[in-house]
Amino acid sequence: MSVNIPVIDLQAALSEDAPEDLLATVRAAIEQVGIVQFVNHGVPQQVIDEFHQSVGRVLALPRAEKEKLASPTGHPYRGWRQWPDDFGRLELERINIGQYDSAEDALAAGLSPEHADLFTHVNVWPPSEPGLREAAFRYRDALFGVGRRALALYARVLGLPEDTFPVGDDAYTTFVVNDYPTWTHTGTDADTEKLLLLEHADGSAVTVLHQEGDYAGLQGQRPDGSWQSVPILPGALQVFSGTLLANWTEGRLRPGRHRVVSGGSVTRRSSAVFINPGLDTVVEPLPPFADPEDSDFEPVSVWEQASRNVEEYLQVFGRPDQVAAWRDGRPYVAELAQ
Ligand SMILES: O=C(O)CCC(=O)C(=O)O
Ligand SMILES: [Fe+2]
Repeated sequence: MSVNIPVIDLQAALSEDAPEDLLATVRAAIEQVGIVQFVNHGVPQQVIDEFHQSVGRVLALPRAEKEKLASPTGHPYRGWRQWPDDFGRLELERINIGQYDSAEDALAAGLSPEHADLFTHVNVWPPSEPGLREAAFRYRDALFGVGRRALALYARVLGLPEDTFPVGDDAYTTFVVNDYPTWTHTGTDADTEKLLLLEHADGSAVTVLHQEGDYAGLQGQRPDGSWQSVPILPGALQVFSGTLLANWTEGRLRPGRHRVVSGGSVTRRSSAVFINPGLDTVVEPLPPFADPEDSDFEPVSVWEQASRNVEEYLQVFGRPDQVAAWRDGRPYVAELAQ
């Protein structure tokens, strides 16, 4: 069977009389590619649109205004940030939103003081867009619900109880908006071959993504290594399996490897909610999948992964002035070439 990234009606697939061939299509996709597009997923279009319109107004602000939305402590996963390439050309602009606005909010939500410390790096909300916070959290929560239903479906297509993958109300989530610029610089023969986001698999259990724009810049990798574009279907949500899901299933479910290529003269936006089990969880192969004699998977502590990710990111990608800003706990705004 040729493997594709299928478009699946989530409600139909979760219904009691879901056709076997629909379930088989999901099973093939998650075993071989790790990416599924869902329609009829239950998230009202209005929730999606209100969030995108609001965040779109923020991204359209003058750069001098957006600079004020950089993380006050230089945290790479909070607030507004631009990513230049090695030549100072803008590749990606991001708005990162933490699960809680502050350590106080995290404590109030029941996190331990140690875990709440992650949120001493506060969220930054633009004063000119007072509705963004509520629209963003409503949208994030709706996408989280889709991620949980996708996990229930994945368990079902494997013949297992729907609560097999333990992502509960204590889940740890992160949330990002990616805005990709046009890419019309000379020097590459094909603009569309400029990679704006390098090939990777997410470190989550699952990631729920939404893409806006006119070109299919997102690509998923097939088992033979080739790349397939993920077409933009208005209103659809994409679910990527992450490395934690691969670990839980002892590799039976493949993490969805993906990347983003430029559309040349067209901008593109995506938003992603990364879903992990609770910070107390240690992820290791679950009994239905585990091979205790010979496991290829080391246990992963969600807390260690979450608390190390800034250092690990900066070690690989950090620019010297960015690392310095983080060490000093002050905002970082990347220099762009003129
Ligand atoms: O922009 C996209 O479609 C993908 C974004 C992504 O892979 C990520 O933020 O991890
Ligand atoms: Fe990703």
